[in-house]
Amino acid sequence: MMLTALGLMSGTSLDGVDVALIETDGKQVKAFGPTGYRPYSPAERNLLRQALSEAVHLSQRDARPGILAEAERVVTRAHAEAVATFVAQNRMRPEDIDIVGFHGQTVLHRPEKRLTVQIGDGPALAKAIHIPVVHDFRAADVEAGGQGAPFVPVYHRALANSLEREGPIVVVNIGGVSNITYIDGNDTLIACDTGPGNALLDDFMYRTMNQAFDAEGKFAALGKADEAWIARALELPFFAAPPPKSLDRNDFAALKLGDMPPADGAATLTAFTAAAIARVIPLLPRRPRSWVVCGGGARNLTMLRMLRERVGSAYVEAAETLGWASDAIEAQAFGFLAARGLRGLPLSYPATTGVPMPMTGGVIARP
Ligand SMILES: Nc1ncnc2c1ncn2[C@@H]1O[C@H](COP(=O)(O)OP(=O)(O)OP(=O)(O)O)[C@@H](O)[C@H]1O
Ligand SMILES: CC(=O)N[C@H]1[C@@H]2OC[C@@H](O2)[C@@H](O)[C@@H]1O[C@H](C)C(=O)O
Repeated sequence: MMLTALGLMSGTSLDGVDVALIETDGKQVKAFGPTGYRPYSPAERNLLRQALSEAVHLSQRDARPGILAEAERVVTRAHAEAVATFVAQNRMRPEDIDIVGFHGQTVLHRPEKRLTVQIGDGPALAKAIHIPVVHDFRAADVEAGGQGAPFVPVYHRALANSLEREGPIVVVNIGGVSNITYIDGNDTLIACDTGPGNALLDDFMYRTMNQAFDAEGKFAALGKADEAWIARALELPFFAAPPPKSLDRNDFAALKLGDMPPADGAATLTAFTAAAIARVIPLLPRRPRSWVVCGGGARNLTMLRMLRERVGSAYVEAAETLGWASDAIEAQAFGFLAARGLRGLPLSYPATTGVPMPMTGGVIARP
């Protein structure tokens, strides 16, 4: 049976809530519906940044000390507003939507301690929007010893199934952190985080240029990357470790650039993201022939150029050019995962998160 599933994603870039509707049975996507976006205000974004700093002290996933309780209320309210606006704009009623997939906002990710924390109150959201909500997608996986991320690979596979491209295909998401899904025919699905996405670059642009991000990569295009710095950074043990593996948004925040002009700094961090993505190639069973790039980083033309330079003769294209709604993919994925969770289908696998066996997940909250 097909479900009308609404996915809600608030990613590590802390920019806002992405909303996307799909028709799915949890295996295939029958139709793509409209999408929406509810940005965080500067004050909300600041609060989330503080919540991330405070969350480093957490040792329990449901504890909300200090500012985290307020941050959770803000996240829940922003999602409720995002759904209300989406429903009104598309002239829908809550009963037209069968299920909502609510990722929440990750504030801490420490899989080695079996701890991953997403704030956002599922039961409160279900009551506010009058629609059943599946939430807490990552909990069961980390509890079972998995990485708890990435979770979009099953959705990337569903999208790639109808793609006529030479395999192996890699779908790369360049969000705050970058992650890849490696697809080789029907049987091979491998995934991992690869390293930084835009988070280091965004933080740098904010500090040095008072800008939220490097639009289209124009600033980095003016600079020269410090290849020696990148080579040293890539010596961190994370990059040589085989998949599956995952990261916290701030895992590389301690890396400091040397003294260099700001444009060179932006070029270096952009090239570092591209080089870290390409560093996964020798860790995969076969060399990928086709790369599909999604997430906000796909709009960064310097990032795309630098990735092309590092993947040899493979074909690199932005997801948007394939007709995929690049910015909505993660939201669509959490609608898809909600449908899978309802059906008891696996959300994660040994080769995507390192969980001992294929694992379903998500917790349902009814209005
Ligand atoms: N026009 C643009 N030019 C360059 N970069 C852009 C552009 N638009 C967005 N970005 C980058 O993409 C980022 C947002 O990406 P995205 O929405 O995919 O992240 P996210 O979903 O929050 O993160 P994650 O996938 O890690 O959870 C912005 O912070 C910015 O760095
Ligand atoms: C713990 C967490 O929220 N991780 C995010 C983050 O952002 C990108 C990358 O790191 C990915 O592993 C994951 O998000 C996507 C949606 C995922 O689970 O596939």
